[in-house]
Amino acid sequence: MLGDIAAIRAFSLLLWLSAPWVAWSASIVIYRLFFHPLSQILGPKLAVATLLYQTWYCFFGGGRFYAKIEELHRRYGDSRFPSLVHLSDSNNFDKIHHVGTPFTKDPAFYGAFGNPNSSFTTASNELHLLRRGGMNAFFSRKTVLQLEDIVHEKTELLLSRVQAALEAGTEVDMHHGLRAVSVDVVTDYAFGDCYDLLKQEDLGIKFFTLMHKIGPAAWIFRQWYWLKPVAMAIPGPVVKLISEPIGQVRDMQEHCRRQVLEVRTKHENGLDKDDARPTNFSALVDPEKSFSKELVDNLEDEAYLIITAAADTTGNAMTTITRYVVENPDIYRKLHAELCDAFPDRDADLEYVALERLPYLTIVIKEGLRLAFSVPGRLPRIVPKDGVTFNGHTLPQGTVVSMSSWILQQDEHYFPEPKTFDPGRWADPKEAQRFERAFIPFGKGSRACAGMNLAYCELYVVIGTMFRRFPNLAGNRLTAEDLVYEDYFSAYNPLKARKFHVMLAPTSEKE
Ligand code: HEM
Repeated sequence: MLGDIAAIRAFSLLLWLSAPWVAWSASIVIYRLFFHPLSQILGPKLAVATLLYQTWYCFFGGGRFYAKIEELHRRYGDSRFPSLVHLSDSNNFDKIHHVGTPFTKDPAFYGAFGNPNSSFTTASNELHLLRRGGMNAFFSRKTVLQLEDIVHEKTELLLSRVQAALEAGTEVDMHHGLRAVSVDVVTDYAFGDCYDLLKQEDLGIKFFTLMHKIGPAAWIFRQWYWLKPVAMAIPGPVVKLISEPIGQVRDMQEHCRRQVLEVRTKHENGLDKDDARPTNFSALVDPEKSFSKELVDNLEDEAYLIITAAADTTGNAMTTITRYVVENPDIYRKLHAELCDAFPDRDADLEYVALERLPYLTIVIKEGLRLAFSVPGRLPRIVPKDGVTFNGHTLPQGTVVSMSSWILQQDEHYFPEPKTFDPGRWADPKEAQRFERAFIPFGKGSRACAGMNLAYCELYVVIGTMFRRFPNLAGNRLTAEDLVYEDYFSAYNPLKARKFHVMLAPTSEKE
């Protein structure tokens, strides 16, 4: 009896103590539903009332918020979650994403990544300009062309495994193999210290699995932002016991720190003078090149970002293109024929500049990038001073406004039957120009992808060389569930999904 009374008292006390919090939360919900300056923009009541709606689909729902938004656009048009707005009209993208834009990156979204001082995560456009300047120089088309041999070397490593598999009647895991090309290229290109995933028996599966597993953490840090500094403050050995992926992030950050330090020490002691090939980072630490302090002092963050930004994006695009080509015999035949005409020698190194001139290869790559959705989700920006109006909806200063490649690149106004892989839709130059408004695989404007030139070089060299060399590849059978995306900024197929493999087509002669 006495125990019951104590329990009732404790419960009443808890109610009294939580009453202010409940009242505060209820008033916020009422404000968001009825009095918020964005109440003209509709959305499901729960989505408008709490950010947990977004967190549910992003984290617990397996990274599928990007697809939920598509559903909401069909019902509501522009949609709201509670002070974030997702725009449905593709024509608005260029108004936000252009050179010199006053829209800044959303610090709550980008701050959840683990590298606060990189150009990618910088919110302010002014600071970003100082950081990005040096990066532009090292990912320029000119530098990419100078370092193209790295791309050829890694392409050969993968394609020699394909050749061996065709001869042995086995298969190659291209999902991981093409991602390994991308990581090996960028680590060699940037630091001269290649991760050599292509030389591993399993093509780096462990590396990519951990990269995938770290993805969901960012969605948690966006909802409960105070958790990130707590997680980052836990000592390295302890964090590894709690979470292997967060442990891997720490290891990678530490590795990047060591790499940058090594490059600096080598440069200060004049030991990089005789290097056969200068790397990006050896140039960035050169004081004579006078890159901004804001960039040079934070190269560790930049290094980490470059590896993560390059890994699954380019790898996913190359995998998607390869899969669509082998699944479509007419497209495969036409592509192979164009490549044979242009390059009679099957085993030659196919130069990027020559590949770029091939019209059919070019539209295959365009259409593949459209359907790859390597960064499928929203790219949130903050509305600048004085607010802005989109299609009659006025968004006040400070509103977070987003759009995504998942929505734009399936906009039927530009791409009828959007789920069909149809390179021919790009054949008419006038139409192709019109499509550019809704074609945003690399973003646009001052915050567009810094690695775009390198990514295009990889896409042309890998896809061109592979389909010149092999007229007889087939893919394994994958289901829609294997191919669905989880959005952890880059797109990931579910961990349990079967991954894309290639093998000799059943009716072919051995190469
Ligand atoms: C097909 C391959 C790729 C795709 C689709 C892609 C896509 C993107 C997109 C959409 C953004 C803009 C993100 C935003 O607005 O928040 C971006 C930014 C960035 N990407 Fe890529 N990317 C690819 C390959 C690469 C590669 C190979 C590298 C590095 C070598 C790279 C480095 C970066 C960097 C540094 C940024 C930040 C730019 C900034 O904010 O100044 N990306 N990428």
